Amino acid sequence: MGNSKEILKGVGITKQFGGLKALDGIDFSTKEGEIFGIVGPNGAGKTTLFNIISGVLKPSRGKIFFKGNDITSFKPHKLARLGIGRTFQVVRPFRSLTVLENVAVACGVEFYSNVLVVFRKWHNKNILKRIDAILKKTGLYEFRDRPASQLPLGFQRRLEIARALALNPSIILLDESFSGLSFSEIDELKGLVLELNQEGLSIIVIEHNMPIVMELCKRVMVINHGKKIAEGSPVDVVNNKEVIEAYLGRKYS
Ligand SMILES: Nc1ncnc2c1ncn2[C@@H]1O[C@H](COP(=O)(O)OP(=O)(O)OP(=O)(O)O)[C@@H](O)[C@H]1O
Repeated sequence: MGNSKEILKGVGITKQFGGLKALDGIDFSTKEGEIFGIVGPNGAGKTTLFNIISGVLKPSRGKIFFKGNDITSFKPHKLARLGIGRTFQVVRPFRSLTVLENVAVACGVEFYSNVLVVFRKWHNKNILKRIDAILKKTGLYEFRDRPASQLPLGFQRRLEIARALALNPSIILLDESFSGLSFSEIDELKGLVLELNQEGLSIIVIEHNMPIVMELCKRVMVINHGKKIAEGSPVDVVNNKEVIEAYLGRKYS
């Protein structure tokens, strides 16, 4: 983790939705092997930034670089294959498929051209081996034959991460993975995130819960109304006057 090579960089990222500037000239850089935090109040533009990084949205201006290459406006499936995985704020597994089938679909995208082919061929040994490893890693192995819809929220969040891990990413984007979880679910998920990071995975987290950010991240960027207002260690940003005013409120002042 002493490695300071840049893995993902955004330059001047701007996103206009009609008259609303959801992002306004955001610069950021994530180092290989770090857990980088993005915080900010509701509507600050955090998810919009994830959507731009993962190709769901095109920026109105600005560029995204992954491992030094310009990937701006690449399609989501291409970015997933390149090594950028993500989760969504609202969990969205295939609800009637089992846990194992959900991960199989995500794994299969690398091997086969489309989802229909995946369904016919996912019994391929290589895929099954990889799925087993991912399910064990994420603590989902014993639930592998359950429909995804029957999992408690904490495990649905794990399933989102399992799906993001399917294509062997070098970075994953976690969009509020901890929200709505119980204390014990939070602790377990933190353990998983730290373990994945210790194995070399770079991670960007969007997170509202500052104690979690402080435990996971060494560096944090704060955005408000689409603009970066602070960047630094979690301790530095929670003591930053502009951040206190914009986001954290009296609790941290
Ligand atoms: N597709 C869209 N069309 C129009 N406006 C949008 C769209 N997506 C997001 N916005 C607006 O852009 C702004 C930023 O939204 P975004 O979801 O990125 O914020 P956020 O920081 O992730 O908020 P939260 O913490 O509530 O999830 C908000 O004002 C939102 O209403």
